[in-house]
Order: sequence, then C-alpha cells, then structure tokens
Amino acid sequence: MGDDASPLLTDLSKLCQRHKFFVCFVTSFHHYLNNFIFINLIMGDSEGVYTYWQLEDIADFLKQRSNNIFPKVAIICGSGLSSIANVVENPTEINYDEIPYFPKSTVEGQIGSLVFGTILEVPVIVLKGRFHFYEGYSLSKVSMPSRIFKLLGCSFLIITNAAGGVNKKYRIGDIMMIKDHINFLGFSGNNPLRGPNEDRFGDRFPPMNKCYDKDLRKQAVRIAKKLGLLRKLHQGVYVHVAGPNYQTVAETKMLAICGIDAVGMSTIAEVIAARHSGLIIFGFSLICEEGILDYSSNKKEPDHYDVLEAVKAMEQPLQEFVKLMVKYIGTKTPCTCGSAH
Ligand SMILES: O=P(O)(O)O[C@H]1O[C@H](CO)[C@@H](O)[C@H]1O
Ligand code: HPA
Repeated sequence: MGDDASPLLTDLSKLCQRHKFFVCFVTSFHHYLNNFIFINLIMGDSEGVYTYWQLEDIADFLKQRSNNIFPKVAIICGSGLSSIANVVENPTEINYDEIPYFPKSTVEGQIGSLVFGTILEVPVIVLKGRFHFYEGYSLSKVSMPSRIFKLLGCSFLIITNAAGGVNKKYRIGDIMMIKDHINFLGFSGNNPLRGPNEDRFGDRFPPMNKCYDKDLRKQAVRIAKKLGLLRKLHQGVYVHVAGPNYQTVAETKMLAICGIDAVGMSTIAEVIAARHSGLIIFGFSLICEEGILDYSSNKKEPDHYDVLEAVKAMEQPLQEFVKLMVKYIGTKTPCTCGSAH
C-alpha cells in the first residue's frame, strides 16, 4: 500500500496480513452467508427452488465426469428398475453424494447413482434412483434431473416407474405405456414450474397435451411384439399421488372413476419439467399390484418389498425392451418426433 494511504487502511492491511487465516474465514463465511440469504430469502429455497446457476454447476460437474459421453437419451429408473443400467456399455458411474446440490436417494430399491455410457452405440445417461415428494423434497428438487438432462444436451427421456394397477384388467408384471397423466398434486397447487418462470428452459405456460410421444409408443408396440411381450403391454393414464401411504379402497375406486389406469408416487413432476424444456418422452409403468377396488377383496395388501419383487421378475425382458427403444430413438432426430396423441 502506498505512503498516501490512510493510517486506518494501513493498519487494516497489517492486521489482515498478520491474521490471514482469520480473514479467509471471515471472507468465506461472508460469501456463504450471502449465498444462503440469496438462495433462501430471494430465490425462495424455503421451497427448495434451484437457481439456474446451481443447475449449471451440476451440469458442468457432470460434463467433466462423463468420460466424453454427450447423451442423447436420458433414462430415469423407477423403484427396483435400476438394473436397466446393466445394459449400458462402457459405463462411468457417479454417486449422487459426489454431485454438488444433488439430493440423496432415501428409498429402498433406488440406488442413488447415475451412469454415462452407450446402449447399442447411442449415448445415454441413466439415473439409478429418483427423488420423491414424500421424501420431503420440493417438486423443484424432484424434477431437477429433467433440467439437467436438457443442459447436458439430451433430446429424449425414457421415464419408468413401479405402479399400482387401477384398471381391473391389469395384472402384476404388466407394462403400461403412459399415454397421458393426471397431475393430482397440481390440482392442489403443487407444480414443479411454480415460481418465477425460467425462460432459458421454456415458456411460462407450457402445453401438456402431447406429453408422451405417439411415434415412440407405436414403436414400443412393435418391439413388445418382437419380444413376445404384447400380451402384457397396455397404454393408459398414470396418476401421481403424494404418498407415502398406498391408497384406501375408496381412493382407488375414485381413481378408477376418473379414468386412471395406474397409480404411483412419482414421474409427473419430472415429465412436466422435461416437457417444459422440450424433451421428447417415452414413459412406462411396471404394474406391481392389482388395485383393491372392493372391501371384501382378499388381495394382498400393497407392500414395497412385493413391489420390488414384481419388478425383479421382469428385469430381463425390461432390459431388452429399453435397449431396443433406445436403439430406435438413436435413429431419430427431435424434429421427427413430438407428434400428437
Ligand atoms: O415411482 P417409483 O419411484 O418407481 O416408485 C414407486 O414405488 C414406491 C412405492 O412402493 C413409490 O416410490 C412409488 O412411486
Ligand atoms: O399402489 C400404489 N400406489 C401408489 N404408488 C405405488 N407404487 C407402487 N404401487 C403403488
């Protein structure tokens, strides 16, 4: 500092040099405090809303760790469905707890890691475990992976879940392609897009009438035929209930009256954020229980371990099914998709 600096500044400078560690600590703490106040009070983190720069940080971290895989297709594995990732070639696996700002997977059957690699030469990212509203996460957190997929350059999303059957015709082990959904949480004001719109992802009022791509569903029928799965394949409407409890008999009856075919506690928030970002979606539910629609039913009560067992029994055919779907998607460009119902 020059001679003309004020005595006060000179003293301060000396003090700083003498107490470098203390200064570092105060600066870091100040930085932390600023971020904390910024995120919590201004960006509303009391509701768990991610800022755009946090999402960019996550995406940048993943780009550095992706082993030069630039994924075209993202896959979200539902409960027990993580074995889908076994078909990924040259996998690079990253645990969620290594990734900045990533929540933890707390549910049995959700591994809590993601994999970069290829499936039949198509570059993919596969999430072995998702985040649920009932775990206490905001819908911004639940749907965060969809925005990360967009930032990583993905154009397609294959989203999967374990679900309860509502449609009386559905049996355990059936596959329901999601044709449409009913966002029950949205009716009560819970929507992943609630809050200031992030224009860098999409419009304030995104349409949702073409959520699940028609062409991909048509191709799935062809693939199911080839794999001998046609008898098990359905197309239907999925509903997201908050959970974590399974439905009462009256609730299942009401869902049936509403035209719902399968019920789960996930998927829709991720789909809404993905559509907001322009991703093209193929979704399916693996039916893990048959809906209990009358009080005298002697069907077994729903249980998460039975859910995981039902999924396990279908592990191998589902891997083949997803593999061939990815192969088909590999031949497509986003503009040849996005078709109507
Ligand atoms: O939807 P995924 O994550 O597949 O899991 C389903 O299975 C769990 C209940 O058994 C719930 O988490 C429900 O949503
Ligand atoms: O019956 C169910 N209800 C809600 N979520 C589920 N996930 C698997 N089965 C169910």
